[in-house]
Amino acid sequence: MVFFPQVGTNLTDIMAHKKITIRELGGCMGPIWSSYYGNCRSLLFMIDASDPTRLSASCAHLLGLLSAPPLAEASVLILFNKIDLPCFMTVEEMKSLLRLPDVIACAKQNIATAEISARKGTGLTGVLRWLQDAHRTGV
Ligand SMILES: Nc1nc2c(ncn2[C@@H]2O[C@H](COP(=O)(O)OP(=O)(O)OP(=O)(O)O)[C@@H](O)[C@H]2O)c(=O)[nH]1
Repeated sequence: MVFFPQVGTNLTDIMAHKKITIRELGGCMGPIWSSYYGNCRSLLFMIDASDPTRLSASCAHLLGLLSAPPLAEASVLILFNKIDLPCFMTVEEMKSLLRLPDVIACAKQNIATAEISARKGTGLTGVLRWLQDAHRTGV
């Protein structure tokens, strides 16, 4: 089966104590992500954990986001998605390849990580809890 990368942007409102609007931006839209940095309070950065061949592209995107001044105050959650699928590399190995401990230590933002399966729902309760915490204060 062939999948085409997401083009366009989806807005979804969720209720997590208060209304939080989530904007989904596809990976191939990287060149225009910066148009949406204003108003961004938290960042969910999704990595396809079933396809480590895309890790270096993900790493470049992530470093670009973390160094963007409008996102300096954002809370960041890095999601390793599709953990229900078999993969030749473990998530720990991917974190190591990404030098994630160093990235987290050097970043201005608070960064957490989670392993999820959007398809099976694994780990999504934790993501919701993280969103609630990230949006607990302020408007
Ligand atoms: N097995 C499995 N499939 C998933 C999961 N999440 C998404 N998919 C499927 O993967 C396919 C492609 O989805 P994504 O990789 O999210 O595609 P996309 O949003 O276009 O990706 P980008 O453009 O890179 O952002 C779809 O058929 C999804 O249903 C998951 O956790 N497990």
